[in-house]
Amino acid sequence: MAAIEAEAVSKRYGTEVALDRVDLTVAEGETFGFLGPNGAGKSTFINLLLDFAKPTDGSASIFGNDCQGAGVAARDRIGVLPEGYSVFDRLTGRQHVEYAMDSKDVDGDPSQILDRVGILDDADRTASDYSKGMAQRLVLGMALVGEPDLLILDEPSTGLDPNGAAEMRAILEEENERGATVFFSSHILEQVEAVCDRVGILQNGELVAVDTIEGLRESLGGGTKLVITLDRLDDGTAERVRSVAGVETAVARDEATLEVTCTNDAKMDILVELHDAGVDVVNFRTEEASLEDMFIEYTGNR
Ligand SMILES: Nc1ncnc2c1ncn2[C@@H]1O[C@H](COP(=O)(O)OP(=O)(O)OP(=O)(O)O)[C@@H](O)[C@H]1O
Repeated sequence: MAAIEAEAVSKRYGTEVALDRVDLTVAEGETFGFLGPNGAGKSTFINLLLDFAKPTDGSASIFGNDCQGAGVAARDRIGVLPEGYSVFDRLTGRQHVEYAMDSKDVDGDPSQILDRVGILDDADRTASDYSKGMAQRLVLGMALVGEPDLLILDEPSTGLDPNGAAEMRAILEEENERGATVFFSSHILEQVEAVCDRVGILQNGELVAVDTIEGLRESLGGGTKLVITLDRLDDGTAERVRSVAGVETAVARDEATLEVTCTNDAKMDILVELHDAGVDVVNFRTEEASLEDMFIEYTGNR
């Protein structure tokens, strides 16, 4: 059975189309990254899954339970970190985790969770004194209570410093290894690239791509990136490279290095063009297109 199943889900706010007939299946045991530019509809989709909002059309289910009806039946099996979740100022971190344990009817020691998310030393301070990153860690800790079968996390790395983001990534990997399905939205593409089995890219409410990272690369014609070091580089040279058929972008990385994204077939033509321009190629190597390169290509956003 699918962990998440969305069938032609649409959401309109007045004339604003936040989601447009989104079909998506996330299998049990997957780690799925949900990407898209600001305003693409990621939070709207997550809010529909959590029954914080109703779809205008279509339906979504979690472990076979309709999110808008029998959703409650699935709720005990999921851990959530919703967008803009705020902590209770007067409760301590420990009390928050105790509250999550009570509401899920889970026994155990809150310290273990607080330690795992790195706030055990601050467990007995009230959450009003927490920094943004500490509050984010606390909410993640609450989501982890009861070893949920599915984690739904909206921008889990918000407010975290680089160490915090790395710890978050490790937790997502551990949860997945334990058997949980992990579904999260993120703007940190390196993190998504490192942990996700598949990604979905939303653009203006439409799911424009769903695939493995390798699959995305292939559907973008190989998505090759060339890094070319030249004896000299000026605007005219970059312009000539851009005019070669199959070249998507040609950007100067520094005064002698040109970074080019192109189809596989265009590589030779680029070298010929540089030769014709009278420019010497000092070094030439290919890199795989990163998820960031592909995101830009799918969404046209920098
Ligand atoms: N309650 C609401 N009322 C009206 N419009 C809304 C509401 N919630 C979202 N929208 C609109 O729906 C669209 C999608 O917003 P959403 O918050 O889902 O995007 P997002 O992909 O999560 O963006 P971000 O990366 O900035 O968090 C936007 O155009 C937004 O203005």
